[in-house]
Amino acid sequence: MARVFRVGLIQLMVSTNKNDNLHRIHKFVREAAQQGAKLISLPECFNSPYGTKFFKAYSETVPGTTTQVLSDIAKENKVYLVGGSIPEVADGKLFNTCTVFDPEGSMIAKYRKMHLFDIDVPGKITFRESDVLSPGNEFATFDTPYCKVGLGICYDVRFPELAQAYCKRGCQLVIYPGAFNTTTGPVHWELLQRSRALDNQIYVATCSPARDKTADYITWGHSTVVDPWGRVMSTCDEKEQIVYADIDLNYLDEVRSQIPVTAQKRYDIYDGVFKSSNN
Ligand SMILES: O=C(O)CCC(=O)C(=O)O
Repeated sequence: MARVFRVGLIQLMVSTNKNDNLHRIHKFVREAAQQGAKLISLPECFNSPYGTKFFKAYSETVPGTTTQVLSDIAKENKVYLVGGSIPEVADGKLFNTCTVFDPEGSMIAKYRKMHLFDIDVPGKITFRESDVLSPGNEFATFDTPYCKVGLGICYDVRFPELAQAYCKRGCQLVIYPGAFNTTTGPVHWELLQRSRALDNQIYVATCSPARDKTADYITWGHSTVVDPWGRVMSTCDEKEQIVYADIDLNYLDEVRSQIPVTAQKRYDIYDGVFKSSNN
């Protein structure tokens, strides 16, 4: 089993034109594959603008048109493709959904955002995904020949328990397609990724849309990969580009043997508190 492999994060400039977005990811995935990336991620909401007023109009079923394109692109380029997220319609509800395809083009995972982005920072940003979206209720992981991968979407990175659950299930990498903003992004985006990576001694990768200053929601950008020591391996600014990093599972093992917190956890003590609804 290969112990070192390259990931590529496509920080796409998402437009209001779905076909154009789908066309452009094709070009970027091909470029990333040519640069040796074996696992490639797209951003949250890569085929629609990010905003509650857009989700219904851009929503699709899974499987559907967009997932067929993802499958074809994964197969053509022989890569694992994490399809960022799209607004999914199912049973009369809308979800923020990530699908993953293997190098044969088969869908091997589907994750619906579990923690919806509802915040109110007076004078800065108020956002309520729950006005239109329903939350998912299931973890999603997938296996590759390199490592096991867990999935979260954007706001999910604020919840340590999700990454911890993936770590406990054997994931060595957690990928969060995400679209932070210029209010929370500057202080929280990198700090949260480094925290999740360090807490669990895993690799963490985030993939954002590029910043469109004319959009209703201005994204932070800065797609990033953090290593199990909590160090930023690779990052970027807000412009459209691809971020690469070489994930090394030997290094992950080294960090875990040097500071064995993952083996030292006292679930025998914490579990009672987390199971109880009281503090
Ligand atoms: O948590 C944040 O500050 C941003 C989250 C977000 O943009 C999202 O969940 O889409």
